[in-house]
Amino acid sequence: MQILMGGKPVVVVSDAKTAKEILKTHDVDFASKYVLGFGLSKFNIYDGNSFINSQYGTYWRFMKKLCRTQLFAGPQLDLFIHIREQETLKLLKSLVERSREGEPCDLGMEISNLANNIICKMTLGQRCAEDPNLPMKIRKSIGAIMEYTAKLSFTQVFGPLKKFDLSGNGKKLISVTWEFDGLMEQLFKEYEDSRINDSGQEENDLISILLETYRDTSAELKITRNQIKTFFLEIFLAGVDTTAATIQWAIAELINNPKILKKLREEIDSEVGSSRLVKESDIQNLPYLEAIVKETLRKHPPGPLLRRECNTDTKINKYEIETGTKILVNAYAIMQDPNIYNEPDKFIPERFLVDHQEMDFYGQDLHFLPFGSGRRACIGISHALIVTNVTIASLIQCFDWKLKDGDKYDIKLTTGYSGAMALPLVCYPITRFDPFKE
Ligand code: HEM
Repeated sequence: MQILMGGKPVVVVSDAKTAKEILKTHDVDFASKYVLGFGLSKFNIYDGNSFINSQYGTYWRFMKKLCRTQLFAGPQLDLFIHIREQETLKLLKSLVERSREGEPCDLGMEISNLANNIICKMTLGQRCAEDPNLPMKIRKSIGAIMEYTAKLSFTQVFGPLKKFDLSGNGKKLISVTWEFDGLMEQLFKEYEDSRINDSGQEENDLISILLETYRDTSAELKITRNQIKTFFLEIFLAGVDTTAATIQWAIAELINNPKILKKLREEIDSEVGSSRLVKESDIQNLPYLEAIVKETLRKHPPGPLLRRECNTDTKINKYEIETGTKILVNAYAIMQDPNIYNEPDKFIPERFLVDHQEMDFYGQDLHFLPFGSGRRACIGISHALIVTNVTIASLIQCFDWKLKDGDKYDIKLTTGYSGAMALPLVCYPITRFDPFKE
């Protein structure tokens, strides 16, 4: 199918067979990104520095290798286990208190803070310990950038008048991005000063690795300060709300499906027992939890559209595809295909234990691709899965959940293409296992 977006033709792929041609067989020919710009670039002070939106070339390959071998490699993620544990305990503690006081909580907000704090501490390490308000400062700053980008994208579809920025959102976007830039420069300076003072403490956070790479005169590629700032921004944009949304949808579906919740709790109780909190090393022994996470991502993928641009003339299914052709792979439609998934609109985790056991999270089978597939697939899969699994397991192990309004969560989506929840997930936590009790 072909549609027009911003006046330009875009090919939309909604079947797994053609998706396989693009994301697997001809992966390298389609490894560039189709950028949904709507003319936003003149309001983007970091224009041309993106990793997520970069074309398939030297910069993307360099950063992808850095992500795979260092930034998001298994040993590096292992170093952050204490951060994930601390943040999970902080969330549970606040929920136990809420339960004691009989107060409801906006669970979505709590989970977003958890996802944000973890990524913030992984990226900025020591600086977060020195300034406990830093994660919230960063979240607010990035939130403002997201808000004006969304407002601007909306007004940009109105045609020629867009260049006058009548709404003023373009100017505001530039201003909030400069504020973010100032925050970044201050952090870079603190890092550089601490290097000069040499506190003797080895830094292993992600910003240190990036700044070391920036200084490394023998590196294969000289990355710039603006590329680091943009990468940092994009890690938050790509990693926080996606992870938080997956956890929220899973909890909402479990509240709406008490039999599934009960079965998961039985699995956790039988594997972990009733005297300690579930931990990361338990996850590999919780197959029903894994099936629930898969079913959540199938039904509510936070990245429903995969963007690609053809970077060489090629042929797919007998059709000639020209260089520069823009493609959207509709992962959502593929994961709703009734020929593959029986009753696709229902939440049935068992399907991943019986019919689709072989489907992994890495997009090998093109019928299940919540993290995309091929070269441009998500770089944060391992991190996202650890946080998602442990958080869902501990929320179900420690609490019963009662919605503030009604017995069932109303599964409505916001407008736009992110598949986010329209209504806040407000509920009462009722403690069943208190991990802080002596
Ligand atoms: C449940 C959580 C997440 C989901 C469902 C998700 C999903 C996705 C999807 C669908 C894509 C596009 C893949 C493609 O086009 O083939 C993507 C790309 C990306 N994701 Fe994630 N993501 C999640 C978490 C994260 C996290 C935690 C991080 C980093 C900390 C991250 C960083 C990225 C980056 C940098 C890209 C761009 C990769 C590239 O262009 O080469 N994501 N993600």
